Amino acid sequence: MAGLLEGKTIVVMGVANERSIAWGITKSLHNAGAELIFTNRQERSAQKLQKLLEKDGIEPKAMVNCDVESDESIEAAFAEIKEKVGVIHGLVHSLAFAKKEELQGEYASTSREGYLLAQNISAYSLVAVTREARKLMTEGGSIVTQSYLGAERVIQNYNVMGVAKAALESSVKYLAEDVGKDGIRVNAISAGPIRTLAAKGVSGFNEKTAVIEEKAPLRRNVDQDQVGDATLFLISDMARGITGEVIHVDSGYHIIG
Ligand SMILES: CCCCCCc1ccc(Oc2ccc(Oc3cccc(O)n3)cc2)c(O)c1
Repeated sequence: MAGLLEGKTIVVMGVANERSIAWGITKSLHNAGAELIFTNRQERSAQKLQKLLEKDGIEPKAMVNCDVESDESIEAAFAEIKEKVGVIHGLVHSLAFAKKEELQGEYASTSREGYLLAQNISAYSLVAVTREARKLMTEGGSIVTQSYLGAERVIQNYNVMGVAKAALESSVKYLAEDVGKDGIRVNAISAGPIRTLAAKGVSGFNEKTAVIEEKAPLRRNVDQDQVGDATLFLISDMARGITGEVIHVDSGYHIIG
C-alpha cells in the first residue's frame, strides 16, 4: 500500500549487499514512503549499500557506524541518530553471526567462546539496541528482528545459531513486555532459507531449500522481497495490535512435521 510509512523514520541495521534480507526490507519500506537510516559495522558494507541506494534512487537520511558487540558503539550510534533526526518510528534488526565451523557437525562440539559470540551478536544485540532505540521512539514505534525455524526445532547443522535464535525469540517477548507501555512493539519474522552471503556459512543450505520445494504447502522457497513486505506490515500501523509475536514467512513449511 503506497504511503503506509509516510512521515516515518526507520533505522535499518544489517544491509551487507544486494542479497541481504535487510536490502529486501529496505526496498519495501522505501516504497511505502519511509525515511531510512542505516547502520553498518564494516565500511565495506556501507560502501556497497551506498551504491545500491544510488542505483535505486534512494536517498538515506543518515548512514551510521555501529558495531553491536560494543555497548559504547551502540550508544554512540543512537546518539548520532538522535542528533540527526530526533525521533524514529521503527527499527529493523537484521544481523547475526556464528563461527562457520560451529554451523556444521555436532552441536555438542560448540565451544564456550563460539557459543557466547553467537549469543552476543545474534541475540544480546537486540536487547542493547532496543535499550537505546526506545529513547528515540517518543511517538511510539515498532521493532522487527529476523529469526529462523532452527530456533524452535532441531535443524541439522544450524546448531549454535539455533540456540542463539531461541534466545532472540524469547528476548522479543520479554522486550515486548518492557516497551509495550511506551507504545513500542517488538516482533520477529521467521523466514525460510534465503540465499544470502550469510547462508553460505550454514552447511546443508542447498539440501534444505530442495526439501522446502517438495514439502512446503506453497511448494516454493521465499525471497527477500516477501520478507520485506511482511516486515513492512509489522513496522506499520496495520500491525498495531501485534507484539511479542513471531510471524513465519516460509511458504508454510513450519506447519509440516
Ligand atoms: C541447515 C539450515 C539451512 C537454512 C539456514 C537459513 C539461514 C541462513 C542464514 C542465516 O543467517 C546467518 C547469519 C550469520 C551466520 O554466521 C556466519 C555466516 C557466514 C560465515 C560465518 O563464518 N558465519 C550464519 C547464518 C540464518 O540465521 C538462517
